[in-house]
Amino acid sequence: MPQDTLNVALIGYKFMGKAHSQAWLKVGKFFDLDAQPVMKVVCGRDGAAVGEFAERWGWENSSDNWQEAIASDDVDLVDISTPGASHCEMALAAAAASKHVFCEKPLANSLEESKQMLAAVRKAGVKHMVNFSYRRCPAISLAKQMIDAGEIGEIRHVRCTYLQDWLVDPDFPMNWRMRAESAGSGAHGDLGAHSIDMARYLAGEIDEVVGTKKTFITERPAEGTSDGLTATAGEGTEKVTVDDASLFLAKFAGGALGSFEATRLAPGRKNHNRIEINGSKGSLVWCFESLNELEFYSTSDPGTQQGFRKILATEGDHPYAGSWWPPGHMLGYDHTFTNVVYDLTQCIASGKDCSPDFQDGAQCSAVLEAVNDSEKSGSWAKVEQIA
Ligand SMILES: NC(=O)C1=CN([C@@H]2O[C@H](COP(=O)(O)OP(=O)(O)OC[C@H]3O[C@@H](n4cnc5c(N)ncnc54)[C@H](OP(=O)(O)O)[C@@H]3O)[C@@H](O)[C@H]2O)C=CC1
Ligand SMILES: O=C1CO[C@H](CO)[C@@H](O)[C@@H]1O
Repeated sequence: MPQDTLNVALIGYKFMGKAHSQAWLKVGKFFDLDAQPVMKVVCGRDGAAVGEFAERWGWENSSDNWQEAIASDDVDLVDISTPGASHCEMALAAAAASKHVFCEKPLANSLEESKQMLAAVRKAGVKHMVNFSYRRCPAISLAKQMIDAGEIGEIRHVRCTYLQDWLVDPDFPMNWRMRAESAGSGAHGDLGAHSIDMARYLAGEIDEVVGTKKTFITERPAEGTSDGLTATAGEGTEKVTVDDASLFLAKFAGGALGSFEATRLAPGRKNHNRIEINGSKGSLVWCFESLNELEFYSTSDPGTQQGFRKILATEGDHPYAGSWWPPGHMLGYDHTFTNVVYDLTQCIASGKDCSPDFQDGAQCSAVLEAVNDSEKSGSWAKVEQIA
């Protein structure tokens, strides 16, 4: 139903909790909205910590009981910003209470759970969106427009690398991201999920994969306290139960070949989320470490002038950029989240479907799982296509 306010319940208040809170706070100031978000309630397990967070960030209420909080008549949208193991239970409860659902990536820790989530939101008839936030970097949205307009022709190669180095120190202590029961997988699902989504967005569906994963550091200091990505060491050690790195090749339904590498053990690479796409008429390259820049090579340029040109996606007619600062003024990490909740709010207010939705989330899970199947069988694995 079209409505002029959107009451939000956020679950999780650390890394993504902050990223989403700043987005909900700012979106109505920079964008013209058909419904105004109201920051109703933020939830977590630690009541005192979530209470302080609510006060600092302007949430009306806080709760250490997300089940009770999201069931309230006051809530229209449940925003899930917790580790992957909790996404399915939370999304199913939200859908059962007829709330729209916005969920962090990866949609779930398994394909089976992702499918259950998709079925639940479809049955409830609520809007659903998964936060593949990099789609909303203006340069990536621009790349999509250029590919759809035929600027690089038929796509032949998709080269994705998502490299970080925050786990290179063997003394970095455990947190939930290194446990299979909370994270599902390591770099594979955490970073690989973003690359798979960007590749699907820009180059279409993946049909078959072959790949492997590796854990280089198999034991780490136990977790003391942790806050987002950082942690202090506690007593003793704990076994790491996820991969440090994942590597796979892909065949796309449209005929392209792809390669995907994800690791948290690449010294010097901080958030090196890079994609290069080569087509019959040109190439596009983007890396998050220079997120405003899109490199474009066109075979249509005069021969003497051919070369990669750098497009700064900061002009008024570039996607999202015109709602922010005057031309040429850079956007950062936080803006992408605000761009996401802008689209989410407008879809809910107008009754349109959101994108990427839980079908996209489940399709990404299918690719991640096919890589696991391939690793077990030692051969190419077909990717299940999710209707
Ligand atoms: N789109 C993107 O670019 C990014 C996405 N992510 C994704 O966001 C999600 C969250 O990651 P991140 O914010 O980094 O994680 P953090 O560890 O920073 O925060 C997790 C939050 O969830 C809460 N929480 C954990 N378990 C539960 C539970 N069972 N019930 C209620 N609250 C719970 C924690 O609070 P408490 O301990 O009090 O319960 C904490 O506030 C993950 O799915 C991750 O993959 C992460 C980073 C970037
Ligand atoms: O985009 C991202 C940046 O890095 C984080 C830590 O590895 C990821 O969880 C996340 O999805």
